[in-house]
Amino acid sequence: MSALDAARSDLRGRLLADGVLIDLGSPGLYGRTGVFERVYAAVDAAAVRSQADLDAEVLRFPPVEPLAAFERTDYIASFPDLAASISGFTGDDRTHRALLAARERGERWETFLEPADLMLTPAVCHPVYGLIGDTVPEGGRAFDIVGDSFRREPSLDPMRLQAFHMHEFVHVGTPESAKAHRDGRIPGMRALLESFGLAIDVVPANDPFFGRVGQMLARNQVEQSLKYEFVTPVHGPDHDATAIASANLHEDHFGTAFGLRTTDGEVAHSACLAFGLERITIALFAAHGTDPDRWTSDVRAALAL
Ligand SMILES: Nc1ncnc2c1ncn2[C@@H]1O[C@H](COP(=O)(O)OP(=O)(O)OP(=O)(O)O)[C@@H](O)[C@H]1O
Ligand SMILES: [Zn+2]
Repeated sequence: MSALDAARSDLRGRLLADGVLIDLGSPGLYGRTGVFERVYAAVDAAAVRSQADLDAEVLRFPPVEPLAAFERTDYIASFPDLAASISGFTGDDRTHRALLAARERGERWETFLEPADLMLTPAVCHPVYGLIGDTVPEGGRAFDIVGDSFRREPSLDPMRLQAFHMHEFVHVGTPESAKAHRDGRIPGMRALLESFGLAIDVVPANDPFFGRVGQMLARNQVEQSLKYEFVTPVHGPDHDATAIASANLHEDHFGTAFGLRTTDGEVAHSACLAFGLERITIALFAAHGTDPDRWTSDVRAALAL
């Protein structure tokens, strides 16, 4: 086992042993206990307070999205390995009997299910772009969106979950207003995370685009400084720090895909600030221990705990 894997396994072991998380028997899927929820709720509330001046429109969506909406984001072109779809049983009695016989033989029975035209939502802002209409008003629109994200990346690193939540503050507007949303809020996000007693670096980053073409997209994203991550050394100073939040400029990606225009007829641009709620919560347990009552008064005050 590499030193990094040992550090991951050590943190996971501590969170399970101290009753913060519950192992559900599949990598990256956990039950959560009261102490986890207490910190998680405090993190989310602090994130919301920090963006209150945005006066963002609050929207909430289910954890699944219609296939047609998913298609427009082009997610499957860039992240086929992370995507996941819902299937359901549509067969008759005979097919059901065949399914049960396969199950009896210890074979996979999910192959008897059919795609249900539903995808698990990988990024919580996806459903919003289809709801905006053709034209974004002067000044743009801001949205406050929190919800479930699913990414098929099983791991024993407790920072890498398959089902998690991000709280996003999205802006859709002109190229200038989208960039201002992203850049203008980075210092405040950093200060908030530092007020939690976490060591934070803000670094240019790329998404994990799939395949050879993906490597080019990733390079382009870094070179053009489209994505910044707020990273913290959760597994110790010897290992790469982990992203607990991000600030992304999508430029015209969603504007083009969803046909969004500004009042002057240009393609709208968008930007997202994303707080990774489980990751921030777990980074707090890693940095300060698993008993929040023993955290310093500064940290508890910043979280209103
Ligand atoms: N596997 C995971 N487990 C737990 N948290 C995660 C995982 N993947 C991402 N996150 C958290 O969600 C945050 C946002 O994810 P990411 O930067 O990929 O945003 P995004 O949704 O792709 O961005 P955008 O909405 O701008 O397209 C990350 O900074 C991280 O904190
Ligand atoms: Zn987003």
